Amino acid sequence: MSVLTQTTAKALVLENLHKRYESRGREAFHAVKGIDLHIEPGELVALLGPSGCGKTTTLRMIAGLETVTSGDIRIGDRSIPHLPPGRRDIGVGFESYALYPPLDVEGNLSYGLKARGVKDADARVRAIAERLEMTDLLPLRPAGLSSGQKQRVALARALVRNPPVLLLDEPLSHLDAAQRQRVRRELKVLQREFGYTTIVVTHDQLEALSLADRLAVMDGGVIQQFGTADEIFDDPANRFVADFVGEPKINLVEGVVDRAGSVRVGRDGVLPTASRAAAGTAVTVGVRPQDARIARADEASVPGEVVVFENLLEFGLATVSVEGLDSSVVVQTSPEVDYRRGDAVRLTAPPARVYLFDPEDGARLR
Ligand SMILES: Nc1ncnc2c1ncn2[C@@H]1O[C@H](COP(=O)(O)OP(=O)(O)OP(=O)(O)O)[C@@H](O)[C@H]1O
Repeated sequence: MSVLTQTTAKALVLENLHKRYESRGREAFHAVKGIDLHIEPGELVALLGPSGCGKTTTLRMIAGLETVTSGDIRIGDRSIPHLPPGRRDIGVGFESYALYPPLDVEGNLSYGLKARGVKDADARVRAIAERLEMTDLLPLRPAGLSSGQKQRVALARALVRNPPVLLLDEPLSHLDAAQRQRVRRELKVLQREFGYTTIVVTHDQLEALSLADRLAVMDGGVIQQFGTADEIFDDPANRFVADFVGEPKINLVEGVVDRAGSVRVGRDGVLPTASRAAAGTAVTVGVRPQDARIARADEASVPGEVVVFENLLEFGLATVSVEGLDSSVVVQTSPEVDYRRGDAVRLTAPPARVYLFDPEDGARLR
């Protein structure tokens, strides 16, 4: 029987959480502006967003490494902002969390457990090291480790405590591609097996999609959308989310609502849309390359000319210039078709996949 045991899964709840960094002589900086997040017991949530949006600040407040300006954080039914980091029952895998240089990796991993009187500390360290394929690192000193190795040690240290809540900040960023895939899978297996309620901060969308049950997309200190990958991809809450999530990037072009259910794009184009925005409204039109397709002759469509065609084996990407638009648009095509520069095409998309946004504030016009 393994020494690793299932944790008692607990919900992690953030309620109207704010962080203002105060520094003398300067205006306070409002980095986190009222976050509400309800993470189910055993759920893995990826926190996604551009640099500076407040991801790390949020994680540090949960971990107790940063004070909370206002709002509440609860693990199960226990409010934690007043507790010191060591009493929060949280496993933290942050890069900045230093290892003790005089101890070898094994010592670093077992130190905290032994300090708390955990009896089978050594066996637990070995078991985690095996699962993360890092037993060869156990006798080494931190000074001799590569950044990728340090990262695996940080992950092991977070996991070895068997915490009900796990916080990981870019846990795989220094690993090479092959290791990254392996550790990512093992992390997901361990997380499922042991039921840690987990937040992972990542810049890598593929990593977020592969690991997470739900994604929280953040910008400007605010959660812009919280949902499954499909919900966020298929039904983006606003222009920021539509633009931030998805590869290749969504096409965003200017347009004017023609009549209900139809929007004019470029000089001669028309697209169907499920939006009920009123006729005459100036809008930003969003269509994902995956949703755009070549139109039949009788369909509402946007005429254009192929500028570049990239054959990527599983699909093609046609970059198409459209009369009257400042930027070209990208269409993902099926593998069997081939286009050349100068080919005339007509583009369309399903009405539910032609999103309209307010050109000023980016709000979705449904
Ligand atoms: N101690 C601090 N004092 C003042 N401002 C800070 C402090 N720490 C962070 N900030 C600011 O708060 C904002 C959010 O920072 P945070 O590190 O949380 O962002 P992030 O989303 O994690 O970014 P990254 O992905 O680059 O780490 C940034 O504008 C940052 O400059």
